[in-house]
Amino acid sequence: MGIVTGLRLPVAIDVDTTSSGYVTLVLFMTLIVATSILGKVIYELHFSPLRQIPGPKLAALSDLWLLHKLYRLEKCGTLERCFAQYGPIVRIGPKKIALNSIDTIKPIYGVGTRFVKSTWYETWALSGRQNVFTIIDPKAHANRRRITSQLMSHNNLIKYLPAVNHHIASLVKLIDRKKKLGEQLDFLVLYRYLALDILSSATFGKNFQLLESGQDHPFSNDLDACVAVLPPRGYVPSWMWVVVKHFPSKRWQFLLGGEQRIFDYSQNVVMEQERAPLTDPPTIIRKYLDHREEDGSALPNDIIIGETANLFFAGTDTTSNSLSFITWELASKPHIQKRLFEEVSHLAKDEVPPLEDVQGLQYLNAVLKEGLRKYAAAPSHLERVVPPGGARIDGHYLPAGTVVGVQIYSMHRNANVFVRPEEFLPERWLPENETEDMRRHFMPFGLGSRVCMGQHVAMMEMRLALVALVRHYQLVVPKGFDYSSMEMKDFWLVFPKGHSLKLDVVERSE
Ligand code: HEM
Repeated sequence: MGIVTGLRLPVAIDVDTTSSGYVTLVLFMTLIVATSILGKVIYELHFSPLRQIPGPKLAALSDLWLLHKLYRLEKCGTLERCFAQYGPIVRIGPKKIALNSIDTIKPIYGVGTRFVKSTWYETWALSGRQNVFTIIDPKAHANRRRITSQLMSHNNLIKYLPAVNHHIASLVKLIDRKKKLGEQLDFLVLYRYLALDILSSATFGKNFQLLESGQDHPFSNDLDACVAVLPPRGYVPSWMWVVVKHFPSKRWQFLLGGEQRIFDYSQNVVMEQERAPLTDPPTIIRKYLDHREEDGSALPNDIIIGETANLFFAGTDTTSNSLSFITWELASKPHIQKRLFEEVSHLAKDEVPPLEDVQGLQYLNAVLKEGLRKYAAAPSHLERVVPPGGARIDGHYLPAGTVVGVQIYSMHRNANVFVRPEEFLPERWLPENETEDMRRHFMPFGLGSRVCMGQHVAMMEMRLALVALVRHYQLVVPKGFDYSSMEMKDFWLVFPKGHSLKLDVVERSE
């Protein structure tokens, strides 16, 4: 067997390129890979500081376990089953822990906590421009949050109420039009139009007119593209993403391009707004443009673009999917719909009622809360990182850098707090039934210093839309409806398995 000097490596090593030489090389490489895998298995299961924490063995070995559940659109349900099997603290990755214990909320999410968001959030930053949702550093976040919170305050929001009312009236007109034409009503689509028309008018000063035209806008397709790409990008190991992102499929490459198209569109609007006359109320972009930091400097345009795009990411499907699931519950449970109608029947039918008149409606609020409990739009384990020095959580020591998260989905399904948690029972939220424990476990908008900034917008939109809908129509589940299509799936946000909600409506007579 001759030794052939083949490939010349920087260090002078003679490589045997005969077939038996290749076999030896392959065996050698296999041995190295097998030894590393074995080493990893032994380390994660027997030596890792997290080895005592129960959970699926595969999860302890690789983040691919969690990724697989995400791709099967059943991460929340899987973690819920893990809690039932292993208890309130479960290891869901080599360095990841999911929690289902109310006592862990305050130390992890409470105001002033040292647990910061995980780097997963950064992947939501539009083309790398970090925004109030994605910024990790607490000081930088507090500064950015201050700017956006002025825009999202109740006093500022009511200035946009006439526009919201206009869009809700357009929703009713579109339903009437479609009904006359005998077209199917897909409430998932209709509510998405509503959310986008409201956001586009308030943010860009450009009504996308989806409800007027009954048609999609390229921006909404690009939002879909981002929602398909960004959450997994945060879970896939970076080396794998480099490969995945070059996958040669036209559809995939189109989805990847959504981020840049949203950036370009928003950039044009920012440039237009710089020159446009001031409106009353000013657009949200204009408010960002006019903002001055303490040192007198303006926000760079790309930061403004990132912030406004984030409002669309955070405020579109969250609100429209929540409304869809609630509408589904009303349609499929006529006794709940009837009780809600009785509460709102005194309100004028042909005009959207003043906000004050709907805010205090007890049954409406109970329906909304129950919808947000059962179908919390972002019900995931909200990832935070254990600070330097480590932390003791639920009796376990967790080293610095461990990623921990309380799963909202499971908090909302605690059977000791919410009796028959899988049932939609608005009555549980009526003042005579609601308990302090329920309030503590109810967290559809997140918690603490990172709590949702759009909750007042979302509540305003959902209240007014539901009142208008129930006031005008009786919602009916069509014959032959596939009930399984409404099974809840999750991919960071929740949505119905069938990706649609096609209902009939019967116009109310007076
Ligand atoms: C039913 C509707 C909504 C639900 C259930 C919801 C839920 C949430 C949740 C759970 C978080 C916290 C995420 C975390 O801590 O990891 C969050 C954050 C946020 N949401 Fe919402 N959201 C809704 C609507 C909206 C709307 C309409 C907007 C704006 C137009 C909005 C803007 C934001 C922003 C800016 C943050 C980041 C806050 C921060 O990190 O400081 N959301 N939302």
